[in-house]
Amino acid sequence: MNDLEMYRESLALCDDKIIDALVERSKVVEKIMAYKEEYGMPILQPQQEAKQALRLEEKLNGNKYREEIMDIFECIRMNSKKIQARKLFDYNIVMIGFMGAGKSTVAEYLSTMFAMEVVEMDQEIVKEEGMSIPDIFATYGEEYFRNCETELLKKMQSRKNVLISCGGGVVLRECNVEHMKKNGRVVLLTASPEEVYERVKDSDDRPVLAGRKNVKGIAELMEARREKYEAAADIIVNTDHKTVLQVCEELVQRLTEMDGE
Ligand SMILES: Nc1ncnc2c1ncn2[C@@H]1O[C@H](COP(=O)(O)OP(=O)(O)OP(=O)(O)O)[C@@H](O)[C@H]1O
Ligand SMILES: O=C(O)C1=C[C@@H](O)[C@@H](O)[C@H](O)C1
Ligand SMILES: [Mg+2]
Repeated sequence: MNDLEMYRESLALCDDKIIDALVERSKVVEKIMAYKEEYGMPILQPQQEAKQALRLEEKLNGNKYREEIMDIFECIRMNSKKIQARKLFDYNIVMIGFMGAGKSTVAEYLSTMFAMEVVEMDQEIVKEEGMSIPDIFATYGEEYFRNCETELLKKMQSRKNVLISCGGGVVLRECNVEHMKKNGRVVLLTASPEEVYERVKDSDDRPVLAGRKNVKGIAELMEARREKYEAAADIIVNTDHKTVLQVCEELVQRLTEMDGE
């Protein structure tokens, strides 16, 4: 065997070690999940992720291949999260709730924690139609916008493991709820009118709030929609005075409990 052949042989052995280590690592990820489940521990532990990142930084400090190895570990981390997400949520997580309840914020956070794709219904429709929501309402009317929502939900039935952040009015149509539930668990996020007002008061992106962007107007519309939101929900999570992490932790806990029922 010449030198080149020997090097190639060594490279193949390195690859074998990497594969073995990755398989071992994936098994450990599954063991950690099982442990947390058995002892009722929170699944989301962002401080642990930060600790792992710090350890890696220290370990690779001064390493000639630091950047390349970091890049590979980013990929490993993402894939570990995907293994976790696929095991936990074999369905779409559909977030509903009043404007400002925190659907987008929670979807974004969960997507970071579980490397799950987010579909922002409002944004998706804006992209497809090539105009803003206030413009769609003004040009074609609300009914047209609601049809766009229904079509998008139908499309999402063929997907799973996606976080769907719904527009605030999606549940107004009964058929939309049926579409959501085909392949999804529906999570209702709630917040008090006072809290919603604080969260939305500086934005003009929500045409439905035009002329009633005050606590009273919000409370009235919320009450008018409450029954429909609650009827659609598989679980309800209140977000008042909670951090986004607390909301996400409760949501994950409740969804995983549903599987055990
Ligand atoms: N738990 C929370 N605590 C404090 N502020 C929050 C919380 N959740 C969301 N917010 C803030 O409230 C505002 C509205 O949140 P977000 O856009 O996520 O709501 P939404 O339900 O997606 O609303 P919309 O239906 O209008 O899209 C944002 O500025 C966000 O940072
Ligand atoms: O609550 C509603 O009816 C709406 C909420 C937003 O997310 C947008 O979907 C649109 O402005 C309508
Ligand atoms: Mg949103």
